[in-house]
Amino acid sequence: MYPGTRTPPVALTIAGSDSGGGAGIQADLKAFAANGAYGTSAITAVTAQNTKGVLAIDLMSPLSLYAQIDAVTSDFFVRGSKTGMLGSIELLEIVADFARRGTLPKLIVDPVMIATSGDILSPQSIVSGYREFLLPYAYVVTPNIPEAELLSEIEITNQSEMVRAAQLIHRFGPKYVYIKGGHLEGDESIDIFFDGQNVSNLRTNRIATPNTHGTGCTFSAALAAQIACGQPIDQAIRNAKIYTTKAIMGGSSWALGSGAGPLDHFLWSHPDQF
Ligand SMILES: Nc1ncnc2c1ncn2[C@@H]1O[C@H](COP(=O)(O)OP(=O)(O)OP(=O)(O)O)[C@@H](O)[C@H]1O
Ligand SMILES: Cc1ncc(COP(=O)(O)O)c(N)n1
Repeated sequence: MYPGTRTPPVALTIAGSDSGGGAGIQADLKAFAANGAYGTSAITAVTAQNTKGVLAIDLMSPLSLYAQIDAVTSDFFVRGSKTGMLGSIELLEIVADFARRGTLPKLIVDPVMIATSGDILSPQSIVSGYREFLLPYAYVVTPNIPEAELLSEIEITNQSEMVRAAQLIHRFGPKYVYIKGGHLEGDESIDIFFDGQNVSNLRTNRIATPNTHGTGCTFSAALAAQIACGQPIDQAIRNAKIYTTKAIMGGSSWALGSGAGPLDHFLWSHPDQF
């Protein structure tokens, strides 16, 4: 948690709005705050969404996205940044342009393509855009299993295939690859971290709950905030994984909406641990 007396570090999220508040910009800003960073945002798309699915998507114009990122980065000292839903190759290229110019430090790329509900958030053609334009400037790329399959072009059914995919994705240029294992089956939820040489895994017991809407957004935002706060990468990934697990646990018995509910971002269910 941020100690409170000094100016907080600034984090920026470039992502879509989720009207249900569980994923996207809304999850990111909550995770930033809970992890001690002052949150700023650039909105790529406005989605009409709830716990059951995505009902409508309205993409922002490239000019609007450019102006939002420019407004934030020309005034604030951004210490950590992340991307979520980008929605189109045109919007991805705007972000890549800022990244290429070094304006998005320690950029976490969460290559959001399909929502938990199965709804498509970015066309599949965006995969080549990630590979070619954005991953070369990523500090960490954080795909889930289906996204890692698309980026690596291999099928992933177990941990050794996760490692192989991480190695293949690393070739596109990110400094680190973190594959989230929430979509694999088993008693544990195991993520893989590849630093270009060594592989480590981060494991927690799998929490039995339907409320997993926004887990990936929450993890990548927590990671961006941890990095903005100055944590070295090894500590930042551990803190983000622990925070996300607590947030899933906290929201596991909540009944917000009738579908996949959101997480307990401020750990209200664990007052003693926060
Ligand atoms: N049921 C669960 N119990 C414990 N940890 C989980 C569970 N589901 C996901 N996680 C963890 O949450 C993080 C996000 O993983 P996940 O694979 O769900 O990402 P994602 O698919 O991008 O999320 P999203 O639901 O936002 O699309 C990872 O650290 C993963 O291990
Ligand atoms: C705007 C936006 N961004 C990201 C997600 C992914 O989150 P999830 O896979 O949990 O639905 C989403 N549903 N909506």
